[in-house]
Amino acid sequence: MNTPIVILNYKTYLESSGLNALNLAYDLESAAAESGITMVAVPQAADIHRIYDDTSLPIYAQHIDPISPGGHTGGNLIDTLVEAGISGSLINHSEKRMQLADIDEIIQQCKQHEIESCVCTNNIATSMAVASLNPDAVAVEPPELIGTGIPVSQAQPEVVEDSVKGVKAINKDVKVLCGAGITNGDDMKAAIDLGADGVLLASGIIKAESPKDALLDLVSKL
Ligand SMILES: O=C(CO)COP(=O)(O)O
Repeated sequence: MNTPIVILNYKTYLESSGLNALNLAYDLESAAAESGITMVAVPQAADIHRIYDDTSLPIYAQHIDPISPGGHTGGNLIDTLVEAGISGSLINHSEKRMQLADIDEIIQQCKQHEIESCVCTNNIATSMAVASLNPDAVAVEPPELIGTGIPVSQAQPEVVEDSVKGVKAINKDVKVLCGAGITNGDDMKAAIDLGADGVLLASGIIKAESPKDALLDLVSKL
């Protein structure tokens, strides 16, 4: 098995926005260096460039719009995000749902730009459906557990285990991550023990008194 991966979705918390986004990136960078675990920052679009300039972290966008260059005021164009420094993107997060055809379009755009695609799903069936679109990764996150601190890997282990089985049966090269409520080392260990390739998380780290200590705890039981 490959080394597990940690993807930190900054969402729009004030603790992970603007200058705080950069400070959180420094925490991610030092926790990654100390632990040897790959950690990915997923800031808001406006904060991508500052993190790219000041760290060597892999950076994902939170969302890419299914648009081409031209007249799309307010859009998140992939070309601009790549130039700002992303090496991948979340797609179809529960808080930013997309239509199936648009998910497919963005996966294709990511392939054309040679960046990674991580499609978020809400259950086993959607994880399997998305696997057939050949993204780099699927991240299953039951929406009812997001932001609750109740870890999917302990509260709904079957969702993680069966998503892994279902996705790998369709395409063994697609990584399977899980998220929602993941906070500490026990939660992450449970996810990896269930076959997940890593975790996608937010509030447990962003709202921690010391995000760096929380990150080190997260990977302490691997
Ligand atoms: O939505 C999530 C990550 O994308 C999960 O959020 P929490 O870690 O805050 O539950």
